[in-house]
Amino acid sequence: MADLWQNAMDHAVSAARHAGEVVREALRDDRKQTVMTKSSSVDLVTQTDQKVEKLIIQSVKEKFPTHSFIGEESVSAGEPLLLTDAPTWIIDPIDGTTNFVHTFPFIAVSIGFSVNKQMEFGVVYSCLEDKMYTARRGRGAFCNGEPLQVSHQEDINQSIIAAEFGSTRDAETVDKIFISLRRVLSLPVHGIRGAGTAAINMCLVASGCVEAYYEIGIHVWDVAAGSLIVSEAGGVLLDTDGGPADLMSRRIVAANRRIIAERLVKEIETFSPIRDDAAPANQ
Ligand SMILES: O=P([O-])([O-])O[C@@H]1[C@H](O)[C@H](O)[C@@H](O)[C@H](O)[C@H]1O
Ligand SMILES: [Mg+2]
Ligand SMILES: [Mg+2]
Repeated sequence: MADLWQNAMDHAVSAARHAGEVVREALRDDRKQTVMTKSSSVDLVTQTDQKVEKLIIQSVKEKFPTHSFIGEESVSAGEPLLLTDAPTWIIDPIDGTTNFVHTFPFIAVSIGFSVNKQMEFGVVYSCLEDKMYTARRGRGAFCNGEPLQVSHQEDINQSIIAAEFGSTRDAETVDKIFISLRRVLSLPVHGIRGAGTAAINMCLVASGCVEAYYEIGIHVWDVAAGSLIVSEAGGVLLDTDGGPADLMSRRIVAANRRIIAERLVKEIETFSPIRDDAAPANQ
């Protein structure tokens, strides 16, 4: 059964590539995107997010009718966010919707696939860079077919860290985000960066361009595919509280080395958003 999930992975790659074409086409279109909001006035969604997710799910259903789905926009429309042991496609149709709305050029389609709650493969397509990141459990991580390897750096003072601000704007959360950023920056590190998409940030860790990425407030669809790409490139995943990574906890540290991940955790002012597996529908 060595190639049990290879057909599904091949399908994910072609679905992500097709989704990327739809995204690029939408960006070329002169008509303005209608921008709607979800959990806050800065949590954006467009018709393209919804269209791409429908396209991916429809195409998967035709080939794999018994499989389950967790899709960002389906959950937003009231579908349950339930990760079971069933083969499950975890889809973020556009990771970096704010970038998409503003034509900031980092936009990803992210498709993870889990069985028995374990990631079997992850596909992240960075549409505007035309970079197809893939990983299959136990078989390494790749970008456009070239093997990926995390950075060998073990000194956080010689590192670049990726971080994001997320889409929560209450004063308490913003303060915590800034406390962490100030501590990390003053370690000091060489720099702090953020692509505006969790999936691409994780691929940057896998590629060795940044030593680590952390964020609190992401959802399972933001990090499912990227988490496997990082670990298959030799990286390490933790929760921001220092415990084992948990894709439902909405907290992630992805790093090249455990020593970097653990050092970073010491500087992060962690907090606990409502877990993905405890959230009501329509979040
Ligand atoms: O909404 P979306 O564009 O799919 O995903 C968002 C991006 O990954 C962003 O970088 C991260 O900061 C947010 O937490 C995510 O929600
Ligand atoms: Mg996302
Ligand atoms: Mg999205």
